[in-house]
This record gives sequence, structure tokens and C-alpha cells, in this order.
Amino acid sequence: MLAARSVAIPARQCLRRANGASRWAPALMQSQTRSYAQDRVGGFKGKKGSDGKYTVTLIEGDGIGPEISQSVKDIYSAANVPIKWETVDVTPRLKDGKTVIPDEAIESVNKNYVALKGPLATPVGKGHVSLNLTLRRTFNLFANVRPCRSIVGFKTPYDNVDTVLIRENTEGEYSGIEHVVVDGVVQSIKLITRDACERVLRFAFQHADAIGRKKVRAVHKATIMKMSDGLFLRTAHDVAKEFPHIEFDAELLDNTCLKMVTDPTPYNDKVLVMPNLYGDILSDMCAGLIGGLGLTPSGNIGDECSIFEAVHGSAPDIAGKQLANPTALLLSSIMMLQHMGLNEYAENIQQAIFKTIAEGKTITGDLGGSAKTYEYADAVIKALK
Ligand SMILES: NC(=O)C1=CN([C@@H]2O[C@H](COP(=O)(O)OP(=O)(O)OC[C@H]3O[C@@H](n4cnc5c(N)ncnc54)[C@H](O)[C@@H]3O)[C@@H](O)[C@H]2O)C=CC1
Ligand SMILES: O=C(O)CCC(=O)C(=O)O
Ligand SMILES: [Mg+2]
Repeated sequence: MLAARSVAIPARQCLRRANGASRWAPALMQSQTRSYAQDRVGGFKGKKGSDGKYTVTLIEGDGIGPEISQSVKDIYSAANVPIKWETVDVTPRLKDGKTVIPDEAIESVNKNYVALKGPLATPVGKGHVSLNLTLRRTFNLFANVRPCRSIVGFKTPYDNVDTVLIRENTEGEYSGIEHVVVDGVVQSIKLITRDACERVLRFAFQHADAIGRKKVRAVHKATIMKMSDGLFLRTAHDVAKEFPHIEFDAELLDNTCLKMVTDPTPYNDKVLVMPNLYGDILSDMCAGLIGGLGLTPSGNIGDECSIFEAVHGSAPDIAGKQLANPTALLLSSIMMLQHMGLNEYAENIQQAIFKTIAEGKTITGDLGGSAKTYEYADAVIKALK
């Protein structure tokens, strides 16, 4: 059994809906429907089948994964989204003494070019390697796009969060190279290559262009990790020269954390780009600013395939109880629909989600409500146009 960690939501009592709940802000709505896909990554390569539908690989995942995936499937079916799900199992298998993802799952993503993924649990301190990281490496999904925006009508201590974080997704602290030097001494290698830095940094500048932001900030700790983060930072300065119309600067990670929890709004005009571990931690922190992990989506973007998933994990503490908020996975699926060019469907589902949350009658426990996962999904279905 994996240990469950609970996220302390600051000033929980403040997490109430604003008075006059259905307060709409068209500008924010619009920003939440913008495309996260990049021309740079070649766009979506999938083709419709003869039935007029795209096939999308679905990895339902562990813990709350099947419950929140069911919500997505129900809402997609009600919204007549022209996709067919191809559900695959990624339970690791032993092949030639190594733990691998089943070939059928790999073939499915390679064939469909796109997947929606529920959370996958990783055992603590032993057992199989993280399948989440393995999937990112297997498909070379080098950039993890993690946007985090205040949900209109859902009051938190911060009203106007709109951060965009790009996380290097294939190496760094998560390279998985660890060994025992002698008994009682272990070494974990933070591998950083110029190639991986360059591609994620270039992606960050291109993403800034695509979403109309004029500033890119590298978040690092090159004061301490002079060689590894130093390489990331030097490469950032080099890549920045290719984008003279975008202002570039850098900030130390600890300072970013302090400033962001003090006042996140100065980050609303920037794209933040950073090594793997920092992106993992900062994205959970950002989720805390807007109401928790039930609300934040992400996209793992590669040149060929892309996999969309929530920022959160398998939430073993609430799994199997219909308590999970499926919004994060739904918003990830909306990023996916936009990547696929299915914007009309993305917008319809998104407006239904925000309307349901703003009304506040049928929201899940993490947002202060008492609705079951499927009751929330039903309310979203009723709010579809
Ligand atoms: N990308 C992925 O698939 C990720 C997988 N994990 C894995 O998930 C497992 C559990 O990790 P934890 O540290 O407990 O993090 P977690 O993200 O699963 O849960 C943290 C807290 O947030 C709550 N929470 C998360 N998602 C929620 C949702 N949709 N609705 C309502 N509440 C939600 C949980 O109930 C828990 O209290 C671990 O095995 C970890 O390796 C963790 C993060 C990402
Ligand atoms: O793979 C895991 O177990 C956790 C990954 C994670 O926390 C993330 O990608 O945000
Ligand atoms: Mg994480």
C-alpha cells in the first residue's frame, strides 16, 4: 500500500465560492480555451477514421483514475465529441529482466499520436520505476505544459492566478540513475544535456509566442548546482537570442516559491521554464493557489505524440469512493481537444465545467461541496449547450 500524502490547502475556509456565484469573466474564459499545442511540435498528426472519428488512447490509471476517466467518457459521449477511446493497460511487465510497458500500449499511442492518461501510482523507495516518467521518456515527450488559472466564481485567497509553467520532462533529477557507492552512501545523478535544455527552452519561447506572452523566465538553482543548472541557464541565455522580441530573465527557485505564494499576479505575463524536479514541485504549489489538485491540467508534448494528464496523482486516500474531482482530467482533455483542433467541443465542455463550478450546487468535496464524482459529471452534462 502506498503512503498517502495530504495537501494542506491554505486557509481552507477561504475556499468558498464568491457571492453572486455565476460571475463570468470573458477574458479569462477565453484565455482558458487557448491552444496549448505548438506548430513547433508539428501539430497533431492523427487522422479521422472512415466513421468520422479520431481514435484516442486512454490510460485510465490507478486509484481515482477509473472514476475520473468514467466522468470524461460520459461527458464526451453526451457532448458528441467525435472520438473513440482505445483503452490500454500499462501494468508493467518483465521483458528480458527489465520492467517495460506492454507493447500494445506503446503501439496504440504511436498509432493514434495522442493519449489521455489517468494517474499512475509509483511505489515509494522500492518496486517498479515511475510509469509516468517511463511514458514521457518512451515517447520523448520533452515538454510538460502545466497551466494554472483561477476558476471564475470559485473564491480562493488569490483571485487572479494565471501561471504557465513548462517543465523539462525527460531528464534532470528524474533521470533515474541511482546507485549505492558503499553501504550507507548512495548517489543519485542529475543528468542534464544541452540538447534537452535547448528543445524545452525553445519550446517555452515558442509557447510564449503562441499564447501571446512577452516574457520567459528560467527558474533555476545555478548558484548551488553550478554545472547542471548552470548548463540549463547558459542554454536559456543562448536560446533567448533567437527570440529578441521576448524578454528573458532568470530567478532562483526558492525566491520564485516565496514570491508566488505572496502574490502570484506578477507571473501572469510570463512563461516559466525549469528543470524537471522544480516543475513537478512548483506545479503542485500553483494548484494550491487556485483550489487544489482537482483543478489543474497538463500536457506532455513531443514531436510525434502527446499525452495529456492531470497534475495530480492517484489519490489513494479517496480512491474508490466517488469523492474525486474529475475537473483536472477534464481540463487536460480540453487541452487535448485543442491540440487535435476540436476547439468547438473543447469550448462547450469547458463552459459547462466552469458554469457547474460557479453555480456551486454540485461540486466535489475538495471544493467544499458534497457531490459524488458522477453527480458532478451529470451536472456538467446538463450544462452542455
Ligand atoms: N502523473 C501522475 O500520474 C502522478 C502520479 N502520482 C502518484 O500518485 C500516488 C499518490 O501520490 P500523492 O502524493 O498522494 O499525491 P496525489 O496527487 O495523488 O494526492 C495529493 C492530495 O490531493 C488530493 N487529490 C488529488 N487529486 C484529486 C482530485 N482529482 N480530486 C480531489 N482530491 C484530489 C488527494 O486526495 C490527496 O489528498 C503516488 O503513487 C504517486 O507516485 C503522483 C503525482 C502525479
Ligand atoms: O511518477 C510519479 O510517481 C509522480 C510524477 C509526478 O509527480 C508528476 O509528474 O507530477
Ligand atoms: Mg507531481
